Amino acid sequence: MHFQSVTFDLDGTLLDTIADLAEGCRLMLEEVGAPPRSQAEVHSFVGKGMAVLVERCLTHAQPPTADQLHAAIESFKRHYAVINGRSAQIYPGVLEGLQAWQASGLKMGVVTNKPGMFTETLLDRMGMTDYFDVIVSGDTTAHKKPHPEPILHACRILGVRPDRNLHIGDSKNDIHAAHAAGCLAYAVPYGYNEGEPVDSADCDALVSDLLVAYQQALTFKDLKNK
Ligand SMILES: O=C(O)COP(=O)(O)O
Repeated sequence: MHFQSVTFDLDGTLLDTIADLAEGCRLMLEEVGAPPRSQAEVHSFVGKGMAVLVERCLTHAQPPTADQLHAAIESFKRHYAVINGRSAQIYPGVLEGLQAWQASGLKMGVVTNKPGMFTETLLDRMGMTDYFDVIVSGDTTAHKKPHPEPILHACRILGVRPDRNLHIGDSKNDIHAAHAAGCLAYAVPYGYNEGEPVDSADCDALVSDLLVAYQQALTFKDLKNK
């Protein structure tokens, strides 16, 4: 196979975490005395990390002040640390896909905008940590996706050239980060995309699940290097 490694987005690609995120937001908003948000609203707010999620929850006519935002982030962290993983579900095809990638000898990583304090606990609680050779969280590098730095950091740790890494995610944050890093990008249609669904024109392949992604990657031919 052309690829030597594959990196995965976490929320919305490997795991359906929306119920826990929405519950963390609900408890945070209640604690700081702000109006509630529906799960559908929280769904559209996920993608650029915890601070942006909290800020979007608090923003109505005006954004929160720096002090309000700080207090809300601290509240979210406290509540979500308890809830994280409680209702999370592994999407269909994920375990089958991970097993197929693993059996073919590829290195595997997670590149997520979720803070590290939540990523590792979540993967542990879901029994998935051992699949991955590297985990890059939203606070591992200075920049988050859609900046290429987190994916490039994963490639460096894996010892793989970016053009031999395939990144798979659910949003334009993933696709833009992957392409800016020089990787190929496949997208799944089922996750969280900030209200901007990805289509096949945005990415190198739109795949219904991670097992289909594996099958698609087997057929990939790098025409540039022929
Ligand atoms: O924390 C987020 O906003 C999204 O995390 P993700 O990069 O795993 O989708």
